[in-house]
Amino acid sequence: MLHVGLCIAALFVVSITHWVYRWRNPKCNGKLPPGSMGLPLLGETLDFFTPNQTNDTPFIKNRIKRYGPIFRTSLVGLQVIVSTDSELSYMVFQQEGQSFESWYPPSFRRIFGNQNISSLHGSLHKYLKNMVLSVVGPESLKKMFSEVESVATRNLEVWASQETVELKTSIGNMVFEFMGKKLISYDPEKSSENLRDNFEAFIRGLISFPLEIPGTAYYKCLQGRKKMIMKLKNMLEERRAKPNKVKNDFFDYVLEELKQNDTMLTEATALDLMFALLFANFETTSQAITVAIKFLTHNPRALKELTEEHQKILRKRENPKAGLTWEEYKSMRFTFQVINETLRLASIVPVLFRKAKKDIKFKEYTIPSGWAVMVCPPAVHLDPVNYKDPLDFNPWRWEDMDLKSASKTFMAFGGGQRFCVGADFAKLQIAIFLHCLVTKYQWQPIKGGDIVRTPGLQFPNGFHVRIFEKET
Ligand code: HEM
Repeated sequence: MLHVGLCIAALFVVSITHWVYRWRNPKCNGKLPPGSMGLPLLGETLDFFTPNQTNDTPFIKNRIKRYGPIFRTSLVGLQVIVSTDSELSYMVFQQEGQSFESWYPPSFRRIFGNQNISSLHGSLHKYLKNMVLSVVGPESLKKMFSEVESVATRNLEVWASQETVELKTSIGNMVFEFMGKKLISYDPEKSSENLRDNFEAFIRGLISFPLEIPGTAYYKCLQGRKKMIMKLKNMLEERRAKPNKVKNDFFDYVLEELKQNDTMLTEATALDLMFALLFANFETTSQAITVAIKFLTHNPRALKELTEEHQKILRKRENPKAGLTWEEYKSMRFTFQVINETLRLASIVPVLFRKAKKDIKFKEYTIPSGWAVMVCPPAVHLDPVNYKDPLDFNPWRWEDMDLKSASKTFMAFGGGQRFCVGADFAKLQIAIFLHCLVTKYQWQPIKGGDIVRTPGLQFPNGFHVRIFEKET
């Protein structure tokens, strides 16, 4: 009996040892990039999510030092190849649908839904992209131009009448209100609940340890999604029962599309898309504007040159009270340099995921089929080989550089087929807001403004400023 017990115990120890060995040394038909798979199951997850206050995340920086720009790790139970190499990252984007495909961990998919645009491929992905372009494509941008300006003007007037304003929240409300109006004719003043509250913990929860326990950011995120999808579903039902006479928002467009016999759209896909768009604009654009103001606060020379560019636009106008024109917008060269530099340094989207569809050889390494690939734009943006003194905010570095939105060394909006479909809309909102701000107002930081990364960018204590009108 004792022998049997000893045999079982020995077998157990051997199996566990073998399993741990396999965990640490995954199979690969070639040379796996160097790195550590960390502790069994947990991998290096805790280290990855440790908050830090620097722009260049220590998790990534330390591993680049140890292993080089391409390494392996394990995060939330996944086998991951991390790419901080600009060539490999660019190749991953360009090979979308061939060697790699857009793929996000199950914890992301639970938040964004199984039908979210990033998880769909082929013709359905193309179809959804075109739907989004109907809202934020070049033609729509020209039409919504003056609306963006009047929303910014109105909000700044209110903030200037207040003692202090917390920028991240206030800018978030402004951006959410605008997108909510476009998509679902949402008016926070007429609505019984604030829909934006459902996105409260999103940036914290989305890139956090996916523990579904009350109190965690991930749990709050899931609750926010549930409430938001329910609300969108009810609103869609109400609109179906009582259609608008004149079609004027995305809901109308979706309902028309759902009526077509040959449509690829389903209600679930439409709801996931609306949810993603409300989030995409609200979180990213408001972060970008807030960080831009923070960088400008600490860079008086950049603020001066930006202000001069916008004052020049006003001086050139026949009617100084007329709104911005498309030509004026396109002429804002230094403003676009400020935007690129802000997005480079802040890297608002810190990681992008893909899956290897087959074994892929890159340099001396093999990325095994089925592994996740995590592209890290901040590592590319903060590599001194790509940008001199990369931690400095220096909009002038873009003077002789191409300001196009994607390249091997600039991937704030991703690249390839999955390049951010809202990039031009985001830039337009940032540029118009900066125009309204610097031509009429000054600001003084009061408290907060500290940035923490988990690795998503956050302002844990907000960014409180006093805004006041310039003396003329
Ligand atoms: C500063 C603001 C923004 C930043 C930094 C940003 C960043 C990104 C990045 C990096 C991606 C690529 C994701 C990937 O490759 O997996 C992406 C995709 C996307 N973005 Fe943005 N974004 C911004 C604003 C917006 C806005 C305003 C919208 C909506 C109107 C939007 C809608 C989308 C959509 C729908 C996708 C998915 C594209 C696809 O899978 O084909 N984004 N964004």
